Amino acid sequence: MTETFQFNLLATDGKARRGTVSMPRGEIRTPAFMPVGTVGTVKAMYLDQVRDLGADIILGNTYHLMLRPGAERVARLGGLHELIRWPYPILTDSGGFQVMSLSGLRKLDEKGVTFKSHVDGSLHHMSPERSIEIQGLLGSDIQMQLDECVRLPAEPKEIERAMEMSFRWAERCKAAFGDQPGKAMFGIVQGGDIPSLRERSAEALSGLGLKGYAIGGLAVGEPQAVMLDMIDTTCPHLPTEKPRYLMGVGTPDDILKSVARGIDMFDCVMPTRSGRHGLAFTRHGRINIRNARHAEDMRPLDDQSSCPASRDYSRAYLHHLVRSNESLGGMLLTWNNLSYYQDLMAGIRRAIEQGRYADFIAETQDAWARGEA
Ligand SMILES: O=c1nc[nH]c2cc3[nH]c(NCCN4CCCCC4)nc3cc12
Repeated sequence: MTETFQFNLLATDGKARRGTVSMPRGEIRTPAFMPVGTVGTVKAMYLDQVRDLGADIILGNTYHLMLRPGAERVARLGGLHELIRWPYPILTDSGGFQVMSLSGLRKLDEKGVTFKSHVDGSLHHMSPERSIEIQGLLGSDIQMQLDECVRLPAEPKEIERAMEMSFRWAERCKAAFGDQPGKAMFGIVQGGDIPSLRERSAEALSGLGLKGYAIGGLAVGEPQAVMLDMIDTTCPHLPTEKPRYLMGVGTPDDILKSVARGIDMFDCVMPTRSGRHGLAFTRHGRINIRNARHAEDMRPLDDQSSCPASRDYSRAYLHHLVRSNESLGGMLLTWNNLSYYQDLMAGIRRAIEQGRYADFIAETQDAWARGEA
């Protein structure tokens, strides 16, 4: 592996890109899906299973880890990779989004965010500089700037204010991050559902010469068409030779369509969270295994899959486990879902290499629509 951070564009098919991100801790094949390991665990999975499914990188959350076990404590324990036994790349979100969605937010101003912990109610202040310091203490390989993500719908003035402050925070995070060759700090494009603000944000962040760029402020309740429009609006204003990461996205359909518009990296709790709630993602579309129709269905979720959870267990058994609220139910469905997501990404990468991505989209969506006999 390289001692630096290097994005290599290997092939394109329309706006879809096939590449690799080379880092000291490993190589990331893009387009990539990053399983979410919020508090240092991909819930209901062993990390060697996550790796075996094809994940090159996982995501951790600064907000959760700073509250528990604490950033300085993780550093004293040798850093996140050592603690959780994941030697490959880790990307950490910066905390702003989780503060807005999880904590009792007390104040947000130019200095940063002040909030009450959802764990024990303790008061915390996080500045852009402290967010980068925490991500450094965790040992994060790809660190995200602190930003303000505005929920949609929102007033244009509010979206503009948040976008402009997020840019100023990007400058401060860049200064705090300094020069760390084997690591990266990504900027986050904001601007809500307003094309002119998206363009301004992307152009300004591109001017900072960062190693990668995220598109934030989406997957916050807007229709898929709006999200896709904002991707179309933003990508032309980002450097082609840097990776693009769409935060919090998404369903398999979201991913197919976003790759077609130039996105390289994704993260979403969908496959893990919905697996724990009994939803299975398969080649044939979604299956809610809690539904009574599965109670005596002896077929597996997918007899063509290489994943034991998908190939070796009957729907009847999975139905029983989930209905009985047995841990094994969530474990097997999470295993199946992450396997499906990683197989989808592998299919996407192969189709782009072969110049047949449009056909791949059509074939995949047809299989979902057909369902199964
Ligand atoms: O603008 C953002 N900045 C920093 N982190 C983010 C994380 C995000 N996550 C999402 N959406 C998550 C959607 N997810 C879908 C499955 C169910 C739970 C919510 N948008 C985001 C925007 C941001």
